[in-house]
Amino acid sequence: MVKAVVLGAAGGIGQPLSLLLKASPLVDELALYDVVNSPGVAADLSHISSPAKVTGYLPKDDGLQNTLEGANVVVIPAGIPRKPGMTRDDLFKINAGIVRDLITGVAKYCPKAFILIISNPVNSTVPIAAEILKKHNVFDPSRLFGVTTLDVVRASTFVAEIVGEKDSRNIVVPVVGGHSGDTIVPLLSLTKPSVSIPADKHDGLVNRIQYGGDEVVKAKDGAGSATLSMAFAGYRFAESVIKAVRGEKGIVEPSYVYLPGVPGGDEIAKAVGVDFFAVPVELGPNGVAKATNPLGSINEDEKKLLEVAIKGLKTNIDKGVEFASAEPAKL
Ligand SMILES: NC(=O)c1ccc[n+]([C@@H]2O[C@H](COP(=O)([O-])OP(=O)(O)OC[C@H]3O[C@@H](n4cnc5c(N)ncnc54)[C@H](O)[C@@H]3O)[C@@H](O)[C@H]2O)c1
Ligand SMILES: O=C(O)C[C@H](O)C(=O)O
Repeated sequence: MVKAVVLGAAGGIGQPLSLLLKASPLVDELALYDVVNSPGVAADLSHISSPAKVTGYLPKDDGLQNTLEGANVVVIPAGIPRKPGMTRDDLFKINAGIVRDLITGVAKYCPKAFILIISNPVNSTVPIAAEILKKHNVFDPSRLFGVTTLDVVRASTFVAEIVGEKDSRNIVVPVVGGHSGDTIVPLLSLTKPSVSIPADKHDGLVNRIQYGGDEVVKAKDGAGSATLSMAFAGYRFAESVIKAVRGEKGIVEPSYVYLPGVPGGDEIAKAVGVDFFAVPVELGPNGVAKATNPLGSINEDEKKLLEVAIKGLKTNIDKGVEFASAEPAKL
């Protein structure tokens, strides 16, 4: 029995992500929560002929509690998106409090659920979530994930375009670090199968992977950021978590996790000098089965990218931790 929840379900990501979850035969129950329109989205989806029973809640009448009770997987795309000229860090002011309050609900009503955080700035919202869960004595690092799948999806797509591979799913590029600009570190030298990127295209490709989000923000021209590609990526990650819980072996997805608390993560945390960091993670029935370390064989260019990323990450992580330590949750 799998109960999946989407918090922020009426939004640009929330709606298509809820559609994909409703269409999945792996989901038995789907609960949608938002401050607006979630009952409408739920009514619409409920006409689809697939197994999941769909419900939609608003904050009134204990909506968050009713949404979260019994949940196994909670996906969180709640919060405001960027407009042109903004960084993801500019979203902190509003989204930090939203994530804090929603995670407080998770801590109270479904503390064992797998938590998938999409809300930006992911580099800071995941540390906020960890701190709130710690405050409630329910933090299990193997169950808290910052969703960085879109960076990996973009890397596959952009590399495939350059090397002329028709199906970008055949190209796997490890992307490590965080989820914003130069904290995103694509390890092109470790692409599988190995690819040869023409020298004159290399730096542009790295930049496009790091700033792919800005490309969409600019194209949408004030109407938000990536939603459909994010719903695809968020669903891919949620599906992988659910498949691993159901016993499927060998599933590896990148994710931004609390390294010192997950198997295999301590050594990587020591090497990079930050506690929250995205690496390819092997998933199992209890979440992270093993964090894998791709950093041993990276080239000099990638080492330089990594140095820059770690600097930015430190600031973003500290900001999140400080916020969560200072602010009482509102529930
Ligand atoms: N991790 C990633 O790779 C990635 C990719 C794309 C977007 N994002 C982020 O995802 C977030 C959502 O983006 P979007 O385009 O869907 O935005 P959106 O504005 O279209 O949707 C956000 C939804 O959150 C809801 N919401 C606001 N406060 C809430 C609360 N307290 N409880 C429940 N719901 C609440 C809003 O009502 C809205 O429906 C943004 O922060 C964006 O930056 C992350
Ligand atoms: O760019 C954004 O603000 C949204 C998201 O993080 C993305 O990478 O598309």
